[in-house]
Amino acid sequence: MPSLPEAVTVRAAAKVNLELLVGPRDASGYHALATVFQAVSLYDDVTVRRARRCSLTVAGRDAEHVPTDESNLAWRAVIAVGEGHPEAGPVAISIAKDIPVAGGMAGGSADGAAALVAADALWGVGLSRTELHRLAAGLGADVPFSVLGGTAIGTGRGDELAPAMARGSYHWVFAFSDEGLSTPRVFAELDRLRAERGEDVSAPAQQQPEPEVSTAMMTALLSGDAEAVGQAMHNDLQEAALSLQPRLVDTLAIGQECGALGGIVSGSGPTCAFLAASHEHALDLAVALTASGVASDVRRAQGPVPGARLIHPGKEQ
Ligand SMILES: C[C@](O)(CO)[C@H](O)COP(=O)(O)OP(=O)(O)OC[C@H]1O[C@@H](n2ccc(N)nc2=O)[C@H](O)[C@@H]1O
Ligand SMILES: Nc1ncnc2c1ncn2[C@@H]1O[C@H](COP(=O)(O)OP(=O)(O)OP(=O)(O)O)[C@@H](O)[C@H]1O
Repeated sequence: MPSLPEAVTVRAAAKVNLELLVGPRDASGYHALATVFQAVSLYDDVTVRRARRCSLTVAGRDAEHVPTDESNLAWRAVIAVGEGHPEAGPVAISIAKDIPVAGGMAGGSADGAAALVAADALWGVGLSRTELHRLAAGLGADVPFSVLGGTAIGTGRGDELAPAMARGSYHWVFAFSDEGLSTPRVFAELDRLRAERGEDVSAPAQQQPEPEVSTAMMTALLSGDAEAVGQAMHNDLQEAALSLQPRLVDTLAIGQECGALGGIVSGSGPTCAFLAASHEHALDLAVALTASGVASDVRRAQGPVPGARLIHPGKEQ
């Protein structure tokens, strides 16, 4: 039997929701979703190393805002994989972050997904896909997609996944905000806005139709038509994110003025995601967004990219 490694590094990508439809809230406080996820080329790297005692360190973008205790999703992931496996011992976890924290791009979920895959490889647990999915869904609604990557449809809490029939590669520009948004707070704000309009936000699910991804988005992805994808982009959480951070309206307006094929708040925000027509168009959009001063940082990325994957399986000396 080949010997197991001393350390493993796994890379996991950020996501954008091309379409995000939010249905009613159930008794557990979660909302029924229909979403199209796409993994994009902004990455966190998680290294899990055998150690005498457990520890966690974080470096990179927004590192100071990331918890370094057992509440970190990477720590929780390692514990989840180790349960019931005597070969699991203490590990030192180090996270190199490039995905913004509380940015609506599943940064914490990426770290959780990466740590699941890393711990599995470190200890040679040999998790099945079903088992990996179960552990991922137990960590958070976005974690299963962070494991899978690519372009996928999410239903249920967003954790029931089916790969989407999608062609083409997409050029993205992301405008970050210096102030994060808490995901539960954004869902709660959407409920508040809906209740204010007289909509029933927590009716029993069977009395309200489940949200469904639009035919327009599925057809656009199938044909790889970026312009049609841009037109079909939609996020039900956007009004709530704009209500909590009104200055995002300016960010979205700049993208629109610069001819973005589509511009929406990414997930629960506050990051704004713009779809560009080409590499050159993405450069122009990024320059315009940077010059306008509306964003704390602007980054370009490509999608789709793979989910959590081993980048350093080698044995350490
Ligand atoms: C907004 C999205 O990023 C879109 O992909 C996700 O729905 C959020 O996924 P996540 O951050 O992994 O979510 P979790 O950590 O599981 O849940 C955080 C909180 O978000 C809210 N939440 C999340 C998912 C969902 N389907 N309904 C919800 O209402 C709940 O208040 C929950 O307590
Ligand atoms: N590894 C982690 N990286 C970042 N935040 C983490 C991590 N583990 C736990 N957290 C906590 O989770 C909160 C949300 O962080 P995260 O970056 O995942 O938000 P998000 O990208 O908006 O999430 P999503 O898009 O999945 O809704 C943070 O404020 C932090 O307290």
